[in-house]
Amino acid sequence: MSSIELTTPATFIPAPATPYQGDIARYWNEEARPVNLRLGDVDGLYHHHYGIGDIDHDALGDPADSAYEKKLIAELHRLESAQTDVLLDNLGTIGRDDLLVDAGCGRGGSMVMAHQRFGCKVEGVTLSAKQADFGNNRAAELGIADFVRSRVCNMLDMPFETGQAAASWNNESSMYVDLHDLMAEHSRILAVGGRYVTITGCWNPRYGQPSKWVSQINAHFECNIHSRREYMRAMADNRLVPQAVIDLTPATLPYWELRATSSLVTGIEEAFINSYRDGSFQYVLIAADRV
Ligand SMILES: C[S@@+](CC[C@H](N)C(=O)[O-])C[C@H]1O[C@@H](n2cnc3c(N)ncnc32)[C@H](O)[C@@H]1O
Ligand SMILES: CC(C)=CCC/C(C)=C/COP(=O)(O)OP(=O)(O)O
Ligand SMILES: [Mg+2]
Repeated sequence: MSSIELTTPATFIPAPATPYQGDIARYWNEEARPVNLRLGDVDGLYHHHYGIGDIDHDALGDPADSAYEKKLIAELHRLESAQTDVLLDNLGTIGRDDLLVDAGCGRGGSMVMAHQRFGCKVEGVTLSAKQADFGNNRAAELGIADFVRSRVCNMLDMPFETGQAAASWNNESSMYVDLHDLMAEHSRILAVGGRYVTITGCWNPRYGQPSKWVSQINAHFECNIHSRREYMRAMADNRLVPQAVIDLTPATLPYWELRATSSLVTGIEEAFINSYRDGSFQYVLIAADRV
């Protein structure tokens, strides 16, 4: 099997496409929240997304126990990796010779899991040089640098040929870009018959407009959460036909309720919990066929 061709050196850092992207690059270059690093330290998979699934209360044990906090961190991390597993479950059949693309790849945890499951190459793009270096260092430590590579690059202008990718995804990264531009770029890089998957938080058109909690999340992360309707429209306009739309809101609430009790809270927990509960915000997976 051939290794990734280094046509663009991983160290090349392009100028940000817009001042906003410069701000986002800076945000992620400076990010070092314990809620992300301590969870990643559990097994070396570093995520910047949230968790899904039921809490394993037996594994957590007694809150009065001195080992409880460590168990809580491991449990939150297990739920975040379970989220990636569900995303990967929706990629369809992937072979060892296929190329997968992680758009907005963070520190690369999902990319490592994808390679471990499918044995194929996984290319990621992030605006943050620190994240790309982190992901590439982890891949080197794991001996999979020939298969898993992160680059500093705008996901609206990715360094892949037309039709090159068997599947691509955004895991909690689509709220930083215009959705029509994003879906057009995924549609370009995907082979006909390929699969696009996003897991995202979106505001619910049935609520009316973005709630104050959604506005609080936007301000906290400097992002721009889209509505569920916008996702459908942007996909439909770009030859991406939804194959599955899964409302993960009930599955992510236990993660947030558990996280709110931990010492690693960041202050955004209340906004997620309240907006999921009042129906103004939804956590969804959308898998679409490139037709
Ligand atoms: C919340 S993190 C998600 C990281 C990763 N997908 C995960 O699940 O761990 C958002 C990511 O989107 C990336 N991002 C935001 N806008 C981007 C853009 N225009 N091009 C490439 N990456 C972008 C950020 O650099 C960051 O890595
Ligand atoms: C679902 C939505 C709206 C997500 C917004 C994007 C985002 C910042 C995700 C989590 O990143 P993180 O893991 O760095 O955040 P935290 O530090 O809160 O765990
Ligand atoms: Mg996190």
